[in-house]
Amino acid sequence: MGNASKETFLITGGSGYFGNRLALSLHKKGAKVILFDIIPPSQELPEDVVFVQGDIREYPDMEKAVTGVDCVFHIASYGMSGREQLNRQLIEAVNVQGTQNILKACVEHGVSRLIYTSTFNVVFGGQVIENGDESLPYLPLHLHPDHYSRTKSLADMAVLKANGTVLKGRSGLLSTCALRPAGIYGPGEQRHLPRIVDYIEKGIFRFVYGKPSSLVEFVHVDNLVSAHVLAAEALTPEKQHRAAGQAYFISDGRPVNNFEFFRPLVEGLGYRFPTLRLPISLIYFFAFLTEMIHCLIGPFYNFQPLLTRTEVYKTGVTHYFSMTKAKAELGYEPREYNLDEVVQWFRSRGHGKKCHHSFLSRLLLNVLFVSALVAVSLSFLPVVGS
Ligand SMILES: NC(=O)c1ccc[n+]([C@@H]2O[C@H](COP(=O)([O-])OP(=O)(O)OC[C@H]3O[C@@H](n4cnc5c(N)ncnc54)[C@H](O)[C@@H]3O)[C@@H](O)[C@H]2O)c1
Repeated sequence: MGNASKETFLITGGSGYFGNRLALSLHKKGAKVILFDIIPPSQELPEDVVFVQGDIREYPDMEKAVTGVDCVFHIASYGMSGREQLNRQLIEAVNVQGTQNILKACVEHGVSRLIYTSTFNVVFGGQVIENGDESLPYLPLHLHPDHYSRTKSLADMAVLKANGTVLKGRSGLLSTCALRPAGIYGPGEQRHLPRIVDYIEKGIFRFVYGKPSSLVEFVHVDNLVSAHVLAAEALTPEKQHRAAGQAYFISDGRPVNNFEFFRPLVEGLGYRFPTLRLPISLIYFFAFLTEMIHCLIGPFYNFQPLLTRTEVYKTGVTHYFSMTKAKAELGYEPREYNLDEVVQWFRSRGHGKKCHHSFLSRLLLNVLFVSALVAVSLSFLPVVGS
C-alpha cells in the first residue's frame, strides 16, 4: 500500500462492522489507525489501534480526533435498516450535520484526504437500473422514500463538493471521493444477516417476492476494504489525485437474484428454501402498512418492522452497476467469495436447524401466515359503500 504504512488514518464509525474490518486491514499493513465512534468496538483490537469515543455531531469531538491525521475514512452513519430507518431527526443529524462537521474539521486542521462510504441508494429509488454507471444523476431528493438514503445522498454531494477546498494553516487542497457500495456481507456481519437468520429460524421466511429474473448486488466486506484502501492511495499526489472529486460504485461485480444469493445460507443452516413467490406490489403495500403502524405506535413501542418499503425494492427490483470506473481508476479487482464462511460463522454460534417443529406448531404458523396474507389482500379492496 505505498507509503500508507507510515500514515495515520482516522475511521469514523470504526466500531461498526465495516469500519472495524478496514481498521484491522490497515493495521496489518503497518499504518497507524484511530477508531472514532460513539460506542466502543465489540471486538478486541490490537494494542496500538487507538479508540476515541466521540460523536460526529459534536464539532469539538471531531476537531480533536482529526488532529495529526493524514487521511479520514468517513464511515459512521445512522438509519440504514430496520427500526432505525424511522428516526428522522437522528438520521439527519448524524448523516448530514455529522458529515459537514468532519469536512470542516479536515479543512481547519489540514487533513488532505477523505473517503466517504456512501451507498448505491444515492441514485436508486426503486427504478430498474441495469449496468448503471457513475454518470447517473442523483435520485431527486423528494423521490427517496426513506430518510437514510436521502441523507446519504446529501452527504455524498457535500463530500464531492468539498473536493478542492483550500486547507487552512498549510498549503494544499482537500481531496475527497465517495465509494457507493452494494449491501455488505461477510462473517460476523451484524446488520442484515442476523435478522435474516432470525426470520429463517422463526419460520417467517416462507416466501420470496419479485421476479426471479430481478438482479441486485452485494459486496463482500474484504472487497469493500480493498476498494477503500485503493481509493485512499488514488487521492495522493503520487497517483495524481486520480480519484479526487469522483464517485465509484463498489460491488462484487456479480449481479444475482436477492433470494438466490441467500439460498446457500438458508440451506446451509438446514432449512427449506421457500417455493411460494408473491407479487412485489403486495409486499410493498404490507411494508407501507407496517411503516404507518410504526409511525402511530412507534413512540410507545418501538418494534422492529418486518420490512420497510426501501428494503422491499432494494431486495426485489433490479439494480446493478458497472465496475469499469473503479477498476480503471482505482485498480479495484473484486475477489470471488461465497456464503460458506457466513454459514460456518452462524453454525459455530449454535445456529442451524436442530429439530423438526411438531405438526401442531407448523399448522399454527401456516394458519397465522395465511391469515396475515388474507388481511393484507383484503385491505386492497375498496370499502363497500365508500
Ligand atoms: N451495511 C450495508 O449493507 C451497507 C450498504 C451500503 C452502504 N453502507 C454504508 O457503509 C458504512 C458502514 O456500514 P456498516 O454496516 O458497517 O454500519 P454499522 O452500523 O455497523 O457502523 C456504523 C457505525 O457508525 C457509528 N455511529 C453512528 N452514529 C455515530 C455518531 N453520531 N458518531 C460517531 N459514530 C457513530 C455506529 O456506532 C456504528 O459503529 C455506512 O456508512 C453505511 O451507510 C452499508
